[in-house]
Formats: sequence, C-alpha cells, structure tokens
Amino acid sequence: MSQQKRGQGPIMRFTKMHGLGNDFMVVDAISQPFRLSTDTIRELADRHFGVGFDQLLVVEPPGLPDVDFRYRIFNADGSEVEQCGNGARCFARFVRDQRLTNKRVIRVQTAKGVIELKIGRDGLVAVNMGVPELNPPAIPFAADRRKNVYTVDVNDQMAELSAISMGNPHGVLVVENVDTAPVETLGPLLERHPRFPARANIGFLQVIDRRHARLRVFERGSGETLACGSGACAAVVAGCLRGLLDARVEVELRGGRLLIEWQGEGAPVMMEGPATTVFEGQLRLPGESQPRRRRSARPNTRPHKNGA
Ligand SMILES: N[C@@H](CCC[C@H](N)C(=O)O)C(=O)O
Repeated sequence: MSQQKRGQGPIMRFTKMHGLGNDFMVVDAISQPFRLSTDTIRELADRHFGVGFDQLLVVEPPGLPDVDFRYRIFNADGSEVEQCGNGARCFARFVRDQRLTNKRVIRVQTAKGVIELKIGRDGLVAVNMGVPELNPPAIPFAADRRKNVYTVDVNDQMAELSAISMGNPHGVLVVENVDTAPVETLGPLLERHPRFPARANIGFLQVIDRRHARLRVFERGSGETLACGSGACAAVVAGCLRGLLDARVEVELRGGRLLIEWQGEGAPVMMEGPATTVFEGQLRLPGESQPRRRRSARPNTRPHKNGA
C-alpha cells in the first residue's frame, strides 16, 4: 500500500447499513473485484476522513457445497475477524436487495463455520449463530479448566467474567448498571488482556429480570459500538450459565433490542433483529503509482461518532 496514491484506482460500489446502530460498509465482491489493504480499510472506517463504519462486510462466492455465500468481516482497525451478528442480518438483507439471491433462508460460510440467516415477512432477520464454544483453548482463553466464571487480574484488580466464543471471542461481566459500568476503562484493558491471546469483545451485562437484560459491548478492533449481535448472544449464554437468565431473553443495547434464545449446552444460539439500509455509494480506491502520505497517530480503536 505504500506505493499507492489516493483516488486514482478503480471505483468500488458499496452500501452503508446498520443493525441497531452497529454500522457497516457492505461490499459485493461477486460482481466487482475486491482487494483492500489494512491501511485502506482503516481509512475508510474513519468517521471524519472516510465513509465511517464499525465493520466492513464483504460478500463473496461460497467456497463450500450447499452454501450460498462466503461472508468476510473486517473491524475498523482493519483486522479480519470470524463473526459479526448484526452484520449477518445486514448481509441477508443486502444479498436479497441486490438480487444476488431470491432465497429467504440463506446459508453463509464464515471463517468459523456455516451460519443460517432467515428473512422474515416482517423484515426482521433471524440468525442461527451456531453452538457457543465454552472450551477455553477453543475460545481462545487461558485457563486450566472450563468454568462458568473466571477471575481475571487486571492491574491487581480482580474482574469476574465468563469466556465464550460465538465464532469470535467474548468476555462477559455482570454489572449492577450498564450506565455506570467501566466500559471505556476496563473494556480496552480486557480486550487486550493476555488471557485472551486473540483479543476479545468485552460485554457488560445488566440483568433486569430473567427475560430482560441490558448490555454494552466494547468491541475488539472497533471500540464501543451501539450494539453487538454476537456480544448479545454471548451475554445470554453467560447469563444462562450463571443461572440468571431464562432461555429467551430480550437484550436492550444502546441502539435497540435483540431477541436471543439459547436452550442450553449443545444448542445453537438464535438471534432475531432488524437490518437497515442507509444509502448506496461509490468511491474511487487508491491507485498504485505514488507513495501515499500516512496520517500519523491514528488510534486502532477510535471513539464512536455518537459518543459511544
Ligand atoms: N459487531 C459485531 C461483532 C464484530 C466483530 C468483533 N468486533 C470481533 O472482533 O470479533 C456483532 O454484531 O457481532
């Protein structure tokens, strides 16, 4: 990328979407070429100098039989990741709206397996997010044995959390009140804690009653977002494992509500919620002739424009 010049390359079409305010740039890489460097993704994610998004979602042809598409996900810091629940609902809406499929039940290959998306007549999208992984090495989380709650030393303060993979790694803490939870301080420390060798998304769960919860999530590679679908799934699994929640829970995130269902060990987590298109656009990508000036000191996880 150091040999590239801004705005001299090919034109790329994209759609701006969001799931409860967790926002995405969605690119059809079936009908146009897709090749973006980490630097370019970070620049596009920038809310002042770029398009602005929490994640970039890429629609590719499937690499497996019996699957409709391949779904790739990049965080705002340019890292490629395994799962994005809110993105999965937008993905379903996107492939239907762009007429890449006319199916209502869509099977999608992710970096960690196949997920199934179902577009309802009411416009809501239901996603089978797969069976949560609780085995520490598979999350990955450093622990001698599997537990429902782990004690983690953060600068000599002990934090109690559940560790769960929904395809991507999550740590979930139960808090009294999400409004006063230390999301901005503890979130980044736990995201990069050595016990999460692949980093992690950190959820702060407030249990209202057995069927209602509130949640804020400090996302790996994107900072706090207005909603995190895989985080809501992980939070309900954590709440069930701790005996605090029932199998069907309405989770209130800063950007709106998701319905999450988990029938217990060995069962997949089901998520239902909205997917919204904001606008369609196109931009000219960097060319490949001259060195590009790098803006300095751009943080990996920049503040959300909504003050989240
Ligand atoms: N917003 C997402 C999760 C996106 C990926 C995450 N930041 C990670 O690094 O795993 C969701 O809705 O699940």
